[in-house]
Amino acid sequence: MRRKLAAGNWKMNGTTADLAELSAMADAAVRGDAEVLICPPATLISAAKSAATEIAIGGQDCHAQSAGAHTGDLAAGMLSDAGASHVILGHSERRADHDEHDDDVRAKCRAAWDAGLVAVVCVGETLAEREAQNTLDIIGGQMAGSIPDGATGHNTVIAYEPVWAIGTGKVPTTDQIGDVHDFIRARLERRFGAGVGRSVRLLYGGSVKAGNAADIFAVSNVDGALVGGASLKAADFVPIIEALNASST
Ligand SMILES: O=C[C@H](O)COP(=O)(O)O
Repeated sequence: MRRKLAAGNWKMNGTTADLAELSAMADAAVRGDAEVLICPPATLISAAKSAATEIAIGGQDCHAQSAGAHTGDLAAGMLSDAGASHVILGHSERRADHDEHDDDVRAKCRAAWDAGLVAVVCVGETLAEREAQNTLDIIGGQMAGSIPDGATGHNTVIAYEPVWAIGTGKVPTTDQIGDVHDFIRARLERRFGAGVGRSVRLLYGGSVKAGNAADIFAVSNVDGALVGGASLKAADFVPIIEALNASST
């Protein structure tokens, strides 16, 4: 049985004042079975963990090496030391803004595991790739390239985030989400075996809101969501947590 996961990615948003939002999110986490994860900017990880111990806290990226002369970068062990238990890797914004490729993501994933972090590995197609009917090839390639051998349900979560759905208000149909999630599950089972393949949680991300969350959570092989904009405010994120809790029963 996979535990549902409501994950929020604050991206480059938030200062200490915004930690006040965590209190109601923590209350919602305690009310249900779903795990709640917030990935704030790294500057807030330590304070966020202290502010809401009921919520898991994560980073948004890490370096592939454990230390060294890499100005501005953060090692996975530093995120862990600050209170993080998870780290998002391979987000399409990192792939686009920082020219990250699958081999970079794979190396970061190993670094995250070495530091004891759960890697939340993002995959997703662009609109052009979907329109060219290449979605499953793209997802399969990203999975093969970004996820190292050794993935388990304990150390890895996969987030399917169609690039064209991020921050746009456009959401794939539930059939489209289901097709991709079923494909990801099948690929995991083929590569890692049925037991491991069935244990890895699969999140959908891209314009998840209170109004569409329940429909998305009813889709086959959707174990939760990776939420951007709607995770910044408790008023927006708590209903998503509650929709996920309702779907767990
Ligand atoms: O990591 C989160 C995703 O990029 C989704 O962002 P969004 O919910 O603002 O569309």
